[in-house]
Amino acid sequence: MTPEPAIETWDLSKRYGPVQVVAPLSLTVPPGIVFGYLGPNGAGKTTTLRMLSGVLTPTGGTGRVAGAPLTDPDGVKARIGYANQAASVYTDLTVEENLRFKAALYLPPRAVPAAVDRTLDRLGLIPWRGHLARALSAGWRQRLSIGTAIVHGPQVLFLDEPTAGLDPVARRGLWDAIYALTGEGTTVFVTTHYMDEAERCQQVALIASGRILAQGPPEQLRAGLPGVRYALRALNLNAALHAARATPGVQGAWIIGDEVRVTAADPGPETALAALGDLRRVPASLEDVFVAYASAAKVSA
Ligand SMILES: Nc1ncnc2c1ncn2[C@@H]1O[C@H](COP(=O)(O)OP(=O)(O)OP(=O)(O)O)[C@@H](O)[C@H]1O
Repeated sequence: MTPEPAIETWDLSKRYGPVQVVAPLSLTVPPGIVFGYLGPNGAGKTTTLRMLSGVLTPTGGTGRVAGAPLTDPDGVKARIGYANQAASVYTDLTVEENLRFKAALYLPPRAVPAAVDRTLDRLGLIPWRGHLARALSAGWRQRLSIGTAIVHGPQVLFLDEPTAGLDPVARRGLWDAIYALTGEGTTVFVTTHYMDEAERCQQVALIASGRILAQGPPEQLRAGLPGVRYALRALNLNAALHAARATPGVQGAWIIGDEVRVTAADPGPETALAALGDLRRVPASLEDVFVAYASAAKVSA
């Protein structure tokens, strides 16, 4: 039997006056995965998240989150957790006090101590339990913020740009914590505009201008992208870039690091490109997928 989706929407949309911020959106998120919602600034990610969390009323369509219909926002709120990029914790309270305070809002008093202990353990916060939130590094403060979002035991956790502003080590640590949560059955819906982070998700939706461009597991989206891609190394990178762009059959070329990346509809230009330097074929990245879909949809990414 297929498990019930953690999140399902049917033509969910949001409009502010004449501006359609989220176009009719139909989405199915299976339970227990990390689902990445990827798009540039202003694409409508936060707006979608707020509708799915029961804090913003949709203009059209409907949906269910963790079994509760969006027409019952209080039911949705009781079953979900929400943490945004501005780590929402009380800096003058300790780690444990922050969790206890949040747990007490949702749980009967006798259930609070066990919920707090469990959350400290799940997020690796035990060594910090007596520290003031203010004394934590940005990465640990963000973990505490996630802790306050899951202390009442929600089935679905929404994270809005959780790693914004974190250094690479803290980002990696936070992703470990996210995987640990899905390993225990929580569904995590995460927004990001970092392509490398989207690669970490089991499924992604690529969005721009309030529309879904593509949806599926990252490797499936990468494998399904038509055309071929090359990396070209040359002594004079700038000259190679211009020569690649002038080669018939080349769709696009740009510099990444010490290579020129080239896309073409087919291997037709391969011989001409190989004459420009050291050429090898490379797999499509999620960024390639995004750019291809965004150009096809003629939206600005
Ligand atoms: N209350 C509002 N009234 C009018 N327009 C709004 C309102 N809230 C958001 N918008 C507009 O809706 C669009 C989408 O905003 P949203 O915050 O959902 O995007 P986002 O993808 O989360 O962007 P970011 O990555 O910058 O947070 C933006 O153009 C924004 O200006």
